[in-house]
Amino acid sequence: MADDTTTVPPGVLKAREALKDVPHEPGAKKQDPILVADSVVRRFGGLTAVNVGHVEIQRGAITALIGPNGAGKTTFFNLLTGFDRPDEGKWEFNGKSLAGVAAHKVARQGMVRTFQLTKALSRLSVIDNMRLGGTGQKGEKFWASLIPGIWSGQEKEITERADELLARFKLDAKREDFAGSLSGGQRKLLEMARALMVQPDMVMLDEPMAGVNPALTQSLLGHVKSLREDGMTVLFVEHDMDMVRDISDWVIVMGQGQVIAEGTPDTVMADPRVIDAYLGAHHDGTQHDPEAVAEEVAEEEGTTADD
Ligand SMILES: Nc1ncnc2c1ncn2[C@@H]1O[C@H](COP(=O)(O)OP(=O)(O)OP(=O)(O)O)[C@@H](O)[C@H]1O
Repeated sequence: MADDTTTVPPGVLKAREALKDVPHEPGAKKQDPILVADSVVRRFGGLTAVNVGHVEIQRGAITALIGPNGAGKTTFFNLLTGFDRPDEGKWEFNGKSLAGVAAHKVARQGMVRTFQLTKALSRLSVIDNMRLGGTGQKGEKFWASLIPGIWSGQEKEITERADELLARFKLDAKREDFAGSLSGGQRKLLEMARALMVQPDMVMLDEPMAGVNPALTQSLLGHVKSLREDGMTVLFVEHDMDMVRDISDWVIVMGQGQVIAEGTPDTVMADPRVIDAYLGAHHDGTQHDPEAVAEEVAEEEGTTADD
């Protein structure tokens, strides 16, 4: 473990310092939150997919949002970034209300998310995907803007930034290739590079490790860590617990639409409420006595709590 402070990068030390006194409990207040959300509810018919009472994201840190399938992570991401609208709730980013603000305007405010390469984007070259990111993330519809003539004086600046980022993410050799021809890992790199086109304060990554070949894993992790070193805040949804442990300063756990636990990776992953949510031992939404749950989990695993 890299606990030798001489080798720990400044961004990591800063994030650790900011989070060291934060209580490990759902909705915990942060020293300097970049994002604060309150009472955010999203229902689909009779199903309440998201019901987040209060959550704060520490500026300059890497925060993982984890939880079992269907916990509401992606829906919460979609709400925060303007890709979906809540039934209730408000949130502030950099002190400004963003509830109900459209996705491209959210990106212009400095909060940007990666979104997976769709069919339409796959048929564009790597460099055009990058340029598209620079126009402020209007999603797929906006690819119409690639029609020649639309690019104005901004084009040169956007292209220069795109080329810089492609070089940084080692995708420059793929500049003219169709994005659809990239490997899973290269696509993830492109998604991240494209998100950086708007020079965001906060980057939201949706399952950055999904479909990534182990050969590219370290490179991808390195890029995520470098965002923190560049002063950005990262919030990511991920099922890969090795990645969560490796790069997160803080972990927020969702279960059945709610934030059920928060803390450093080690404490959160040992939290019986989290184990309970992942094992699906209880789905009635009631509070459980952590010791009783731990005992039950141990029994299910064929061990005893005393082992
Ligand atoms: N557009 C939709 N219409 C109806 N139900 C939806 C819709 N989007 C999500 N849901 C439901 O909302 C709940 C939360 O889904 P969501 O995708 O946000 O979970 P998740 O935590 O991201 O899961 P996963 O880890 O599997 O991606 C699920 O029960 C899902 O079926």
